[in-house]
Amino acid sequence: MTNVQASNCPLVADEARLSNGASTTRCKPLLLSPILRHEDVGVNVEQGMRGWRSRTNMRILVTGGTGFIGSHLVDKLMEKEKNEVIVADNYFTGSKDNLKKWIGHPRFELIRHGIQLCFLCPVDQIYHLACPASPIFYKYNSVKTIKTNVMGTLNMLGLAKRLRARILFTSTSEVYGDPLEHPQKETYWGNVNPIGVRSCYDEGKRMAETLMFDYYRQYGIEIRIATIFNTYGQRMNIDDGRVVSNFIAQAIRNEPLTVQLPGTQTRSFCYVSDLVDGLNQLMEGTDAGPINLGNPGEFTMKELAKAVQELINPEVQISEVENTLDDARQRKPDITKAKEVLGWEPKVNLHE
Ligand SMILES: NC(=O)c1ccc[n+]([C@@H]2O[C@H](COP(=O)([O-])OP(=O)(O)OC[C@H]3O[C@@H](n4cnc5c(N)ncnc54)[C@H](O)[C@@H]3O)[C@@H](O)[C@H]2O)c1
Ligand SMILES: O=c1ccn([C@@H]2O[C@H](COP(=O)(O)OP(=O)(O)O[C@H]3OC[C@@H](O)[C@H](O)[C@H]3O)[C@@H](O)[C@H]2O)c(=O)[nH]1
Repeated sequence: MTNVQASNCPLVADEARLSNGASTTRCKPLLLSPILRHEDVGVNVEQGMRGWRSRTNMRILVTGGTGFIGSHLVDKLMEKEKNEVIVADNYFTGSKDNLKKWIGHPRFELIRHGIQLCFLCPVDQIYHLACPASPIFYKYNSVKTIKTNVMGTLNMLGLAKRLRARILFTSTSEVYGDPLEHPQKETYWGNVNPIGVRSCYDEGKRMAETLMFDYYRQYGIEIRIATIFNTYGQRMNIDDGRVVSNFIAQAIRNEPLTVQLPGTQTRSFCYVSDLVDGLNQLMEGTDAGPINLGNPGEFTMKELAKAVQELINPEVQISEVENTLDDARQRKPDITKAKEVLGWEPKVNLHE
């Protein structure tokens, strides 16, 4: 068997093509394919892989890394000199601007890629975040949202299986649906409408969780699942549609704060720096999850509107508007498991 030549090895060739924001990788079914044996293609893949594995750096893929949470996660990962970070994103709700300080950095690469399509790139860890998160954006093209959640997660799990990489999936409190248990523990299976307008997202995420656990049971892939509750902070799109950014943008523009009826529905809001710490601790820990990551402070939407009014614009009006279908009436994480298993709890409260 001949040794692998850098230019002949699909992995290395793919890697060489990556440049900042410039190229898209294509699937190379050749490598590690169960049908073709390595000898058949004259490549000593194991030796090539050993060379790659002998690096001291940790190579980390972040899907959805130009988005709100993803870009803060990239900032945190880039702080560590041993980390190389690769972001794959189709820019649907994300923006290169969120990562502009890293573009051109020798340890950073940005690739325009929709993860519902096959993706191959040598990495040690995968933070799989890609998916529009705001209801108005995930409902906009619901079929694409399902493809992103299901096919995208399958593609990322396939990559993790080939490379024996650890993979973390960002699930959501929406998997609990309109919860009949309050606060929500990880053991709660949820109350979800499987055919509703939000199903592309909540059922998509539930299917992705199923895939994660099947790959874990069947192939021994190292998985991590974070159940994220409503998160807010810098770099949310001003027109993102989620409630915190909506109210703040409305208060600044002196437009009425649009409380959707009945206004007594509750949410628990986590600041993004806390959330990103939790994701990182989950990835580096030993528990597969799912683990709730959120701030247990619970507020009605009327209370949130009043807080924004007091803090930003005491003159602004608060108006009541129609709600959308299947809006959960209450949401609050039980974070006992995160405290016990990760030693994690949020530090920033909503008023701060
Ligand atoms: N922010 C929250 O409150 C919250 C709560 C629960 C779960 N989550 C999950 O966390 C993750 C990040 O959320 P966010 O708030 O940063 O959302 P976001 O919309 O700001 O970011 C999502 C990113 O994924 C990218 N993306 C979407 N579809 C893609 C595709 N097919 N291929 C490649 N990239 C794609 C977008 O362009 C964007 O950069 C999502 O998976 C979301 O479901 C977020
Ligand atoms: O202008 C608005 C927007 C929203 N709302 C209300 O605020 C609450 C929160 O709505 P958001 O759109 O911010 O978020 P949701 O809780 O519906 O979904 C969120 O939760 C979990 C994550 O996975 C999703 O990514 C995230 O969007 C809802 O009860 C909604 O009715 C308003 O009262 N006014």
